[in-house]
Amino acid sequence: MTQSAGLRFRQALANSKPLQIVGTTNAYFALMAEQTGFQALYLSGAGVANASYGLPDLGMTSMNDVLIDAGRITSATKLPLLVDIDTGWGGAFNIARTIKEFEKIGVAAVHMEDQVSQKRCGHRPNKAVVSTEEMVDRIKAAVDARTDPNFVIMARTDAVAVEGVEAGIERAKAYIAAGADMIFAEALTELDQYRHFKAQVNAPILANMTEFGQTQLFNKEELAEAGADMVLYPLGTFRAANQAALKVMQALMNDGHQRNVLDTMQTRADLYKYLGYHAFEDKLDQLFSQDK
Ligand SMILES: C[C@](O)(C(=O)O)[C@H](CC(=O)O)C(=O)O
Ligand SMILES: [Mg+2]
Repeated sequence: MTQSAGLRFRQALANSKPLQIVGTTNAYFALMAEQTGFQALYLSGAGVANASYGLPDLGMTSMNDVLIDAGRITSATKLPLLVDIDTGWGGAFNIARTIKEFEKIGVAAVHMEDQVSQKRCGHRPNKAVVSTEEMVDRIKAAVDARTDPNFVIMARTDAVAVEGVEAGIERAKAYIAAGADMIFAEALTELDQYRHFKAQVNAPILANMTEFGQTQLFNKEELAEAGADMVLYPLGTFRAANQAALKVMQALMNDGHQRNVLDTMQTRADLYKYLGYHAFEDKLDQLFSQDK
């Protein structure tokens, strides 16, 4: 029997200190990540909102919007995928449906946060969190809904920015006691804060190295030393691709040609390499030649 996606995520975590999880806003990025050596992938909620819908990360996308993008990635690669499910999209029954749907399409792990349903990006001001009890109920609903015990339910706490690090740690403990497998400690500002989480919360801890946010961009050794088990790079590849795309657009507009920006583009040969294009082409030739 093949291993479930959740089990593959847990194995990747066991094999790496820390596990580097790279954001892939589309299936092609997933192929590049796999061939670059990553062992786990991420689908960012902000990425789905921004890239697929041209919307800000303010809780405007629905479960189905995220499912579509997640399914494209799980179809393209066997690497375990962690998906951002925001607040789970509703009450207990909605959360149960969310878990079932994501597990069904081969997602390995999800993270669900303790913000109010009118959520914001974790690195923006004026976030609000629900009570610990309400988040515990969300987690219980999620854990109860999974069919594969290895499917990973990660609880994200946004409370550190709102209530302070000690409150965040107390919440994390309650979330683990309620059945969450791992903790996403959002928007910490100092390396020592990861150390405090790790010392007091008996579960794997994820550090979010999103660019231009509240958290300094520590390297993986510093984070591992401070007790982070997973390091997330949610949007770095998306931001880089956006910048390159904008440069090409501006060159086309200003110069009337793209000759000056060819070096910012992936070549046709490289594009095909990551797609395995030639193997598909050979297969086609083979199929046709058999008929002759
Ligand atoms: C991780 C995150 O939830 C995401 O959707 O990618 C965002 C990232 C970001 O906006 O930089 C978050 O940290 O809230
Ligand atoms: Mg998000």
